[in-house]
Order: sequence, then structure tokens, then C-alpha cells
Amino acid sequence: MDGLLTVADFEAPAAEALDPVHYDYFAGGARDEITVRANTSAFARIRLRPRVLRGRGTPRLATTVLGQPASMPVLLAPTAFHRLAHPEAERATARAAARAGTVLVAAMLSTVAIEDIAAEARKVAADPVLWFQLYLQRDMGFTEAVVRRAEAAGVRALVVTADSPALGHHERNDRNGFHDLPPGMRCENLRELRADEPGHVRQVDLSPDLSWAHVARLRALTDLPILLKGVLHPEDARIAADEGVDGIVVSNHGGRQLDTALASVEALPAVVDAVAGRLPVLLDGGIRRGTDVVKALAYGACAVAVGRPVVWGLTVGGEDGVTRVLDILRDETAHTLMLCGCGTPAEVSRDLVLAGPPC
Ligand SMILES: Cc1cc2nc3c(=O)[nH]c(=O)nc-3n(C[C@H](O)[C@H](O)[C@H](O)COP(=O)(O)O)c2cc1C
Ligand SMILES: O=C(O)C(=O)c1ccccc1
Repeated sequence: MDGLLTVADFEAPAAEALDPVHYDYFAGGARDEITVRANTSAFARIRLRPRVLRGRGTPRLATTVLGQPASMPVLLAPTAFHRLAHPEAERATARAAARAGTVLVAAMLSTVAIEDIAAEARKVAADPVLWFQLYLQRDMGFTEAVVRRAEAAGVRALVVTADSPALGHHERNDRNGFHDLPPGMRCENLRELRADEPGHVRQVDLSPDLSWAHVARLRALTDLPILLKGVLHPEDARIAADEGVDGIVVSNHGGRQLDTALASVEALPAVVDAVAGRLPVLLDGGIRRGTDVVKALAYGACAVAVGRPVVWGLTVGGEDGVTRVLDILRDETAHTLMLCGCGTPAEVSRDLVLAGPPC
């Protein structure tokens, strides 16, 4: 990994190492991929307005999210199918996240079971913080079985993906004929749920029938904190707060669902204003630099999550590759905080950003 200095540097060697069909699955997005590009270009248009001479010393990045500790305000977003990237799959990702002391949001559609992900994290950290991403199923028995498994594995929050009433339409996958995992790989959290197709991704029901009533049923089913992922509209954020949700993840699913949806950082300020401090707000989509992290904090996010960069790190170097990606983001975030005159993530305020034409 010598010579890989930035998060962006990991994509080309990952593309080189991966089966091109799998690279396209990871890199791609919905339709014309306009939102995929918007997520990063929107960060480039925001400019930082630093403070000087505040004597804050070396920044301390440690923070809490939902009262849970994270060594930095950068989490690992849920991404499916890590075995396509590396034979150690989510085991390697879990060790890297735990070693870094930050939160791994394990995907429901992981290729390693949630119990094994948790066990792996515990090999390297005494009390790793693991959350579980859930696609709510209309069959609440199915939902409950998955939730109980995640609870028993020790996860400390559920992240319900709300932006997927249907699969995103990825034309790269259509052109490549990629619709299933290759033989020998399966969704290990689904393997006991239906005897006819154990672990098959087809078991997952993404449905336009889902509504706030399903969130309420989940709320009644578990004491775990529930975050809603994929919120872009401030009105939905306000409803979420009224419905007893514990946190919001502003996200457009990395541009993989509704193409031409606004960039996640464009959606952030209105969502933060709508919840008015009632709930913590996180963001994912397009985070590639420490400056992106600080811009999201400035608009009021308490933390951000990264998706594709983790997959590229995993592909290139397994656990060490993910560790390197997280270290780069940590160093850049600390440096940016220092140059902005901030000593902690909590000191980053909205007056530090200005939206405008590209630099
Ligand atoms: C390959 C891949 C798989 C993903 N799988 C899931 C998933 O199973 N569940 C989910 O809620 N989000 C999923 N996401 C979306 C991420 O959680 C996150 O919203 C997005 O990747 C953030 O954008 P970024 O890749 O620009 O960091 C996936 C994203 C990618 C790139
Ligand atoms: O790839 C994704 O973004 C994702 O969330 C997903 C959804 C259904 C099946 C596999 C992955």
C-alpha cells in the first residue's frame, strides 16, 4: 500500500484487483449516476472559513454518537457483500473498525454472519461498538428473527434503511448480468430464514408498502436505539423525531437509489434545522477527505459514515487496507480541525462553511 496517500488513491488498485463485474457493483449507482457524482462535487463547492489564533492545541477527535463512544466522528457505513472484495470479507472490516475504535454499521446483507462479525471485533477490542443495518420486512416475523439475532450478537443500534422501496436500478449490473452472489457466497444473516433458498438475496423484500407503521412495530419490538437511514426531506426528519426514532442518517444510499436526488450534504442543513436538536443527525455519501468530514460537522452532523472507500481499502489490503483508509481520514480530519481553529468536533459550527461556486 506504499504510495496510497489519499482515500481516492485506493480506487484504482481496487479496480485493478477486482473482477470488473464486481467493481461495477461496488462503484456504480442508479441510472446516469448523477447523484453518485453530486455527492462528491457538492463537497467541493462548499468552502471553509477558518478561525485563527484560538489556541486550541492538538485536536482531539473522540466523540460520542447516541451516547456511544467513537474515536472519531467517522463511522463505517453498511455495505453489502464484502466477500466479493476480499476472502476475509466482513471479518477483516470488523477488525479494522474495532482496532480504529469506531462504529461499524454491519449490513444485513453481509457475507459473514453478524455473530461472527461481533466475535471478530471482540478479538481486537474489549468493547467494540457494532450497529446493524436492517431492511424492514413486511413479514414482521422475519424482521423479528433478524433483530433478535442482531441483539443476541450484541449490536447496540439498528439502522433502518428507509430509501429502498425498490431496488435501485443499476445499469452497469444489467449490462454485466450481475444479479446474484456467485456460488459459495450467501447472505449469512438470512441463511436460516427460508429452507428453500438459504441465504439467497432474493429473500429480501424491498417494498413500497412500508410505512411509518412498520417503524412503529419495530419500535415496539426492541429496546435498541433506531436510526433511520436515507432521509433527505426535512419533513421526514421531523416525522421521525415524532415517531420515537433515535437518530437520522442523511443519505441517498451513495447515489444508488433515486438518481438526480440531491447530494446528501445539500440535504443536510434543512434536516438539521427540522429536527432542531431533538435527534442526532449523521450523514453519508461522498466523504473522501477530512475537509468533507468537517463540512458535514459544520452543517450540524454529529458524525459521518464512509461506504465505498472502505470497500476499496478492503479489496486492496484486507484489514490493513481498511485500517489505512480510516487512518487517512482520521489524520486529515484532525489536520482540518486544527487549520479551522477547532480543538474538537463539537467546536465546529456552521459559520465555518460557505456554499458557493467550485474552488
Ligand atoms: C457496494 C455498496 C453496497 C451497499 N449496501 C448497502 C446496504 O446493504 N444497505 C444500506 O443501507 N446501504 C448500503 N449501501 C449504501 C451505504 O451505506 C452508504 O449510504 C453509501 O455508500 C455512502 O456513500 P459513499 O459510498 O460515497 O461513502 C451500499 C453502498 C455501496 C457502495
Ligand atoms: O447494493 C446496495 O446498495 C444495496 O443496498 C443492496 C440491496 C439489495 C441487495 C444487495 C445490495
